[in-house]
Amino acid sequence: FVSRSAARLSQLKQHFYPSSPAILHRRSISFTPAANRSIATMAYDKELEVALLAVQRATLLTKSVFSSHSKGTLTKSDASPVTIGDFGAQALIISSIKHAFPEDEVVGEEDADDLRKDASLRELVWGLVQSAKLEDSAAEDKIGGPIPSTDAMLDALDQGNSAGGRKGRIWALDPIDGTKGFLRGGQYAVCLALMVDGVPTVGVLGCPNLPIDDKAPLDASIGADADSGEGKGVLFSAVKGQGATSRPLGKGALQPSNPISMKSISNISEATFCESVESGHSNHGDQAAIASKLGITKPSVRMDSQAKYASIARGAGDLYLRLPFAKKYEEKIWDHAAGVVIVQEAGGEVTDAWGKPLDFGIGRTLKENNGVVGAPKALLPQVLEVVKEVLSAKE
Ligand SMILES: Nc1ncnc2c1ncn2[C@@H]1O[C@H](COP(=O)(O)OS(=O)(=O)O)[C@@H](OP(=O)(O)O)[C@H]1O
Ligand SMILES: [Mg+2]
Ligand SMILES: [Mg+2]
Ligand SMILES: [Mg+2]
Repeated sequence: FVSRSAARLSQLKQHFYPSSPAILHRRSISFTPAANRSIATMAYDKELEVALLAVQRATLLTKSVFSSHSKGTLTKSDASPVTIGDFGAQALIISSIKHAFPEDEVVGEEDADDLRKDASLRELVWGLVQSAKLEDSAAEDKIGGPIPSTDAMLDALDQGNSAGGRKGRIWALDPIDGTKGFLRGGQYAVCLALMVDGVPTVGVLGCPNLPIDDKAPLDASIGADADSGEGKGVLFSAVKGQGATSRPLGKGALQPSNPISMKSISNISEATFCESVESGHSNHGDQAAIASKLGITKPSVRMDSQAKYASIARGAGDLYLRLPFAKKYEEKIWDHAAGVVIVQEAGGEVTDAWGKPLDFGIGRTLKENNGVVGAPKALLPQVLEVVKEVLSAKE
């Protein structure tokens, strides 16, 4: 039977392409439809679309919380704030992921414990979740439409409980990164990344308070009182091997995207570096010492959240410095995964303060790393040399 089929195939080829062997070879590709399919569809295109729409819908929810009277703020056991915006955004995004990819796991920052205990808080979040809807029904359908009930909302929130790991597909989700920035009207980001075998592979950041214009200069006012008015609101994204993009944050179907890349600076002394607003989250003193050793004279740009990664990826800033205070603080994977793949795909690299690659495959935290440094690929060795000098001098 096999040799008969082979003979029949050869007859067919002869019939359709009797003359040139070159043409025969080229056209024979059409006998392998699987190969053609992989040319037509890019890897992870469904994951990217679902992540973009899910982050867009959740970002709209957070904006609605910001403009409402009460943000339902609670203080968590580590003394950090969480709001009804964080809970609502996490529930919506996990329900979108589980609709499209039911087998995938999620490492999410929040859980439903507080909402299960407090009926009025639960009702507030449920109201938000119900009214967060994309204005395009096809887009809304792709992320599963509305969450059907409060129980489904609580279950979705609790499905962010993956332990993480090095095998398979795991999403890292920070429903509001920079909650303090969110509360004070500064920068914050809705952050989602798909990790495949422990490697951030698809990343999306929703930054409602960053300027749409990739060329807009970064100034000190970016971190404070960045009202979400006209000309603001961006979705950044990247897929490993496919580059990074930005697009305006819309309310329905996805807007067209633009490619982004890091700025090429020839001399490190011209760099602008971005750091946290909160002085408890990174060591402003060490960062100033590093900048000065690099000959940097421009003041740092302080802003909350992964908006810093987005800003260096689009060339508005150049360096991300997050020097640790204490070796014992373990950075959370959801605070970095999306930003890291976006920076890498824009021509940058991110390591820890000692130059070690960030290891996203060992659980919910980057426990084998200490501090974070991001820079254009060509400049990273020079930056790391100075970072190590400053850190070693303290040991
Ligand atoms: N001690 C310490 N060291 C380092 N990082 C910490 C620390 N405490 C908290 N966090 C995490 O910081 C996240 C906020 O992001 P940034 O630090 O980049 O922004 S900023 O400090 O608010 O300016 C913040 O994320 P969200 O909780 O999502 O806002 C925290 O996960
Ligand atoms: Mg938090
Ligand atoms: Mg965070
Ligand atoms: Mg958060």
